[in-house]
Amino acid sequence: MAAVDLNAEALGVPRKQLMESSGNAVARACRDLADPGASVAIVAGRGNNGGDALVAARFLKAYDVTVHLLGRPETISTDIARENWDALVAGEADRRTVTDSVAFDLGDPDLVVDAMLGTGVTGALREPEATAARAINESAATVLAVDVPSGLDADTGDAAGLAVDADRVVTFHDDKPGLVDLDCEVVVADIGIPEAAELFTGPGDLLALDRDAQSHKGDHGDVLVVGGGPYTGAPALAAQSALRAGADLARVACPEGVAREVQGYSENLIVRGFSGDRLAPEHVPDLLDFAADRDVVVFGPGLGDADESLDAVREFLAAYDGTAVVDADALQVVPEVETEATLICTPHQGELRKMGGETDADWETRRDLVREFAADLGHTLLVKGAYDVVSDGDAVRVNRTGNPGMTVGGTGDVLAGATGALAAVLPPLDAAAVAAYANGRAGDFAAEEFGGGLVATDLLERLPVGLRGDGE
Ligand SMILES: NC(=O)C1=CN([C@@H]2O[C@H](COP(=O)(O)OP(=O)(O)OC[C@H]3O[C@@H](n4cnc5c(N)ncnc54)[C@H](O)[C@@H]3O)[C@@H](O)[C@H]2O)[C@@H](O)CC1
Ligand SMILES: [K+]
Repeated sequence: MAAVDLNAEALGVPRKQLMESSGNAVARACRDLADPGASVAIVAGRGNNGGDALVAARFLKAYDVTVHLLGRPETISTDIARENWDALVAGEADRRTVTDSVAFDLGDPDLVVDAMLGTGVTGALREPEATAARAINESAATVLAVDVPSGLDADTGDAAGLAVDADRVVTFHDDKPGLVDLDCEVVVADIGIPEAAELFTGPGDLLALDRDAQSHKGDHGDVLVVGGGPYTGAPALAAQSALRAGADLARVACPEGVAREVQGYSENLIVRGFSGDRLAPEHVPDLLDFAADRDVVVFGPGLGDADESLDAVREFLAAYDGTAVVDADALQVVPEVETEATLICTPHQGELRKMGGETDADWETRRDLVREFAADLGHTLLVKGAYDVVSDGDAVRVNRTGNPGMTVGGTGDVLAGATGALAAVLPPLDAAAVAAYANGRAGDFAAEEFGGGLVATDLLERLPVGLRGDGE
């Protein structure tokens, strides 16, 4: 949800507007549960869950409202919640601040609004929330919970300790897994989050990196690029891109005839040559052993389409059960190979057609075609275009960053390498969506300086900025 929120904000629907809609939904539920003139006790926490109920108070002027803020106003944790506390100064509600548990007196209200904690809860309720939850559960009042009954984990439905027993929950935007087994009424309120905030990639998608990268602390990925042969720049671009997208190690397996050339592009690469001048089936056993100790393999940059190289890709994928990004000439092999591997295919629309997929100039048509083809293939597709379309056969994301200057050769290799690095720390769909977003942003930053004259290497040092939300 945090990612969707941030994307909604980037689309011009700021969180404060979402909070206003949430608060309105809470007020509607109050009017449904209690008659005008009834006494309503709003028990508000210091986060946005509390903020929602502070908004609701402005829509309950016909009621006798008392707001219990659990903490001093200056400890309210977000601006939008604090502004809604400050907006209540003219007396719509009797405002009380509860600085310690013994001071908490719920009174005997007809209706309690539980707005202590929502999706931001961590662990068992601390004080004064725990005392307040006990008082709420012991009261004779009807209890309306905002978004999630306080104390409950929205994802799992578990409570680390005490949780509020609600008669009704009004939850926002879509139901939450942790609410499905609740034996009370759960109402999902639409709060006006634009569909676009979920469909289009945006700065919110970069939040996944903070969370996941931390959980893989010290293991940001060991990426192996298998390519080269006719071309040497492509595998070097992909490997350098993997490093710029956060991989700890980037290795290149290429024909020994070009190994020194590939190494020559950057001392940051670990280059390993195989015999001959192109990938062939005889290299596959050793490659499988080597790939087994890597996190992700990026297949294809500069590989060429010689039959023996495509046979080698076929044999490798048939035996590989790790994660691989498949790009360029290697793509045509994918539809005919049964594999246990988790693949992220990164075709442009011509390569998609060559794989047997269909495409269309209209991105909304393309969205459905790509989802269907990804489902048929059983792999994640990142179909490049003015709008990149990403799908795992179920969900679809569309990326709108990037510009026509990026048709220059090599940007696809940069994208493949970045996708490889991100696939080491994110699930395939997210890795592809974030890679498309960051690659396009890097290209947009490059176009600011070089216009249509940008070249693929310009994207490399701009990828890290493309991966940082603050890179606006
Ligand atoms: N798209 C969305 O998801 C939207 C969410 N909104 C609201 O925002 C809420 C999430 O807000 P926040 O992220 O600020 O988090 P919460 O308001 O759920 O809780 C965060 C606050 O509770 C405290 N806290 C956390 N665990 C605690 C514990 N065990 N005992 C005592 N205090 C504890 C934290 O210190 C923090 O001050 C949602 O539940 C929803 O009500 C709405 O404003 C509208 C948009
Ligand atoms: K709540």
